[in-house]
Amino acid sequence: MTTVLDGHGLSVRFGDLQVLDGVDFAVQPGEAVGIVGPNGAGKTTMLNVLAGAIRPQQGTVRFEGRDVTRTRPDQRCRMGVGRAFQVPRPFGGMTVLENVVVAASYGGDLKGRRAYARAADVLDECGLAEIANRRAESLGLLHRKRLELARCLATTPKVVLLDEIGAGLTDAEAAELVDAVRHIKQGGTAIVWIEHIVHVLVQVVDRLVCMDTGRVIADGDPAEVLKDAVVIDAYLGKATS
Ligand SMILES: Nc1ncnc2c1ncn2[C@@H]1O[C@H](COP(=O)(O)OP(=O)(O)OP(=O)(O)O)[C@@H](O)[C@H]1O
Repeated sequence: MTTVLDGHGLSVRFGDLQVLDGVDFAVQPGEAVGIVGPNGAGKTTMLNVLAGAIRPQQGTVRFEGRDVTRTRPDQRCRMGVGRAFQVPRPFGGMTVLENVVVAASYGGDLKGRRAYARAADVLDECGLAEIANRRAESLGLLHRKRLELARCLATTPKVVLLDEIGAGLTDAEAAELVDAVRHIKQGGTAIVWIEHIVHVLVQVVDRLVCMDTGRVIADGDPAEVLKDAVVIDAYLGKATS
């Protein structure tokens, strides 16, 4: 089984600030990995490096064994690296369906009817079919988050990178989101999910990674990681869950 996405020796520095310091990370096909850690630990930067939005000063990123360190984010997207952001920014002036068709066309490289068919499937999957013709800017937060997931899934990813998609949701809404992410996992897509709401995260992930000051300080079974004294000291004392 080929590792779907991995980074080796990733280092990123912004000026004097060492944000990633030789990080190794890998996700296997179908695996769901959660990433936690205090503010400023480097979690989003690592996701940016995996997605291609930031090029590391050192280290390599591979997708299905192929070196993509210098591959642009849009090219990685078409290869199968999907991404959903904390703050959804759908195209205003377009419907929910049109937003997802754009993702299927440009991110998923599907043409014409195939893009519409993919979009229709994804809208069903994400519980958005009934509001397919609503303008994206009229949606409430949960529906926006669902649309963000739908746009990501429309690209037919092999791995999805989720950055704090639960932020701002009520407990009931977060539970709905967990169902949606679980559904993605059941479809066989690998997941890398940064989330501060730890009790939400552990409902889905197979493995938990904790980062602090640009390094991985724990990596393993979620229950074990959450009991780790180093993790408690660096992060859980401050967790918002
Ligand atoms: N483009 C940038 N230029 C300069 N500094 C940056 C840049 N991007 C991130 N940083 C800094 O790098 C550090 C790590 O940021 P990053 O967003 O990766 O952390 P994080 O673990 O995702 O934090 P949070 O949980 O708050 O989202 C922070 O100190 C941040 O201010």
